[in-house]
Amino acid sequence: MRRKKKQNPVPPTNTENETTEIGNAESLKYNFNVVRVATNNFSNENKLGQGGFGAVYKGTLGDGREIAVKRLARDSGQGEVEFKNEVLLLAKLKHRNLVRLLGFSLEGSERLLIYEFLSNASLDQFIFDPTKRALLDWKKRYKIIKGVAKGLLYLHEDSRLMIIQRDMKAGNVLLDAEMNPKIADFGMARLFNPEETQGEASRIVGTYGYMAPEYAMHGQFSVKSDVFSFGVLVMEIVTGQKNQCFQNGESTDSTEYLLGFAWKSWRNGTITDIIDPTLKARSGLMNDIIRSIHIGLLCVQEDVSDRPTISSVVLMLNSHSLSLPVPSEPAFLGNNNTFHRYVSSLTSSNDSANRKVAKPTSSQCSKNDVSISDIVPR
Ligand SMILES: Nc1ncnc2c1ncn2[C@@H]1O[C@H](COP(=O)(O)OP(=O)(O)OP(=O)(O)O)[C@@H](O)[C@H]1O
Repeated sequence: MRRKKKQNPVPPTNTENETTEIGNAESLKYNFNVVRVATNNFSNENKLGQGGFGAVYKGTLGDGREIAVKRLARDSGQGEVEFKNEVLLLAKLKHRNLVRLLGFSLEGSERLLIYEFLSNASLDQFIFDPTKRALLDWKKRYKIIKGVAKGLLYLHEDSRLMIIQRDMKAGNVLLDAEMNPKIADFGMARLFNPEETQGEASRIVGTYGYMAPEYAMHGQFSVKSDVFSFGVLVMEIVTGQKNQCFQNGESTDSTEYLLGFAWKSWRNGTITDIIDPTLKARSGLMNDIIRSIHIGLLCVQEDVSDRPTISSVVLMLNSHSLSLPVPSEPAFLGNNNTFHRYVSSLTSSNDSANRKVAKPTSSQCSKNDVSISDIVPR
């Protein structure tokens, strides 16, 4: 039960503020044993998957409510009070396109994060699956694109804090029973890298194929690096292909990645070639689909200042009468193999173990890496 706020005739001192915050954090605390029972003792049958921060389990509480429990694998190095306060901050972020953080649980060195459970799992399990992909017609995919854009808009501009997601990808878009999209894994930087300075990552943690060049190569993250990743996501939703695994069918050595192929097709007037064939049947929607590719291409432009803000993206998606600028070349294109130099630099650098960015081989796509988000006070 939530505690009532104390009525204070005089403004509270800092200490009183902190006490109230900690008191509120306590209201988000789940009894560890309750969670253990809910997840059937963290059984394999209840395991939904393994992410970079630990395993995720499905749980059912005594009253029948379903939850997803992230069992943090690593010690974040944070004290208990700090951890609770961060959870409290994140739990205050509420938007229909964000996965709701319900609370936490602590027991010795065990730290659990409790989330709302989303029955349709993650978007990657649909769009990259040859059979399940057909379940997502254009109407559903467009709803997902618009929903993710709105969720990011809330994180970037409308919430009390400015939050940079830093690992926007199909695996971090979860779907509810009605296929409404919800962004997952935002705010993890606050829990794991609290010492990090604004805009400069102390550890580059993201997912190969989605990271903007300035973030991947120089650790610079911003709302525009999230916009870049969003652009990659849009391309993947429209084509049903992974950026990092895409081959244009000509050669296994091809350095042509989805973004490059999309941009060249755009320039050559053959853009319909890249659209997922299961979407092409209803050609009446072609204008919408092409407009989405256009917006995606604007998001992945190499020059950070050319990329739109997410609020412009939301406008573009909602207003079809709005004319769109011509996109310039996307990042990682060109004949000097920037893309490969960037991947090599990540895998050969001294702290590559911390970067968790894997170079894929032709037979194996990169593993999903740790998701990390960053929060900057407004
Ligand atoms: N709230 C949730 N409801 C339902 N399923 C979830 C929920 N959160 C996570 N999952 C599922 O649990 C699995 C692991 O999720 P998690 O976010 O930890 O890892 P990931 O996205 O695979 O990797 P990363 O750590 O790089 O983000 C995924 O398959 C995801 O679909």
